[in-house]
Amino acid sequence: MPADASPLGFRQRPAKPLLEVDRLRKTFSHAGAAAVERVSLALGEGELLALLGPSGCGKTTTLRMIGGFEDPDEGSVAFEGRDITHLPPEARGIGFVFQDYALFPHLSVLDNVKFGLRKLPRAQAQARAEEMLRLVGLADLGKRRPHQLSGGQQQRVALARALAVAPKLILLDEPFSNLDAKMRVETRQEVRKLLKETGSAGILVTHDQEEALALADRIAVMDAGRVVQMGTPDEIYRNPVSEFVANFIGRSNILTGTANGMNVQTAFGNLPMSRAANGAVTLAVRPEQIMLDADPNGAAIITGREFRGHDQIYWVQEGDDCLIVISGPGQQHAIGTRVTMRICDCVVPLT
Ligand SMILES: Nc1ncnc2c1ncn2[C@@H]1O[C@H](COP(=O)(O)OP(=O)(O)OP(=O)(O)O)[C@@H](O)[C@H]1O
Repeated sequence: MPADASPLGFRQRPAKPLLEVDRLRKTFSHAGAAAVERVSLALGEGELLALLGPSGCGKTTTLRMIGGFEDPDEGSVAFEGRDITHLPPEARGIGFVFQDYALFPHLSVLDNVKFGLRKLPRAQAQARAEEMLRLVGLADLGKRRPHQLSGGQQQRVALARALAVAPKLILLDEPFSNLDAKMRVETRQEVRKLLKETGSAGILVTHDQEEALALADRIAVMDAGRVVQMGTPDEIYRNPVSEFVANFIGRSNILTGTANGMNVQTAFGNLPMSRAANGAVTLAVRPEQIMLDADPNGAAIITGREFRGHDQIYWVQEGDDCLIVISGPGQQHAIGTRVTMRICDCVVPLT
């Protein structure tokens, strides 16, 4: 871990932030608790950040305050070094793609993309809109109306329209929520490629951990109005700080133990930890960190199994602990088989 990084990742700051959000707070008058509570984050040029968390945790409200669609009670938003906290959306120079795409139904696809380019000379606007449609793979569909396109195509039109004005930052509020599972996977890779090609930074709101892991350079995990951890997908997956994060991103087994520096004594032996701790600790162990060896004298027994093709999930009981284990397709154990469990790699102490 770099010297300036905290385990929560809050001090990870791009060298020259494009966007700086400082302790934003928002309470809706008739609601009790704050919807957003002191959220701070920084975003570098061209960086993709995902705001990830369960329904109602404050992701959209945070995004709307950055975009200027909601006025914060406290805190500030700076973009390219300029305080934009109370500027209207159109004065911020930030692009926005809404959940429902918000395309104009009476305009053609091409005219939808041209909409933000009204200040350019007509020929230039036409050329730019055609270029954007080519970039999103819809060059042949410019004459159609939005209702004559699939959900994924409409999504790409919305993106082309937002990117046409070359914003340095684009805000995406659950942009894939109307797409089916296959289309989601394809479209999110296209969107990532497109943003990287145009050099636009992006903030994506999602409650889908797989989407955040696949798309973002960094993830801010939110719970009850607060950012509870920030880091790269890899850091967050490998080093969750709390039981909430460990279970929200992937699956985890939660064990207890007695820590002594970088090691911890558990019911499964003495194990290395990813960071130092002392005394009673709660630990996260990923299902793929556990190896199963068939052993007639083993202390554990397979109680459940789910075949998934590329791997399989086992539920394994040992004493009072029921652990979830993910093994490769080669390892086959029938329900009722006695096994020995081995935990590989470091376990993670939680707060
Ligand atoms: N205009 C509003 N008036 C009153 N309460 C609101 C308003 N907008 C949001 N809230 C409340 O603020 C909290 C955060 O809402 P927000 O939409 O930001 O959450 P979210 O994480 O984006 O959820 P989802 O994933 O379901 O869209 C929720 O409790 C919500 O009910």
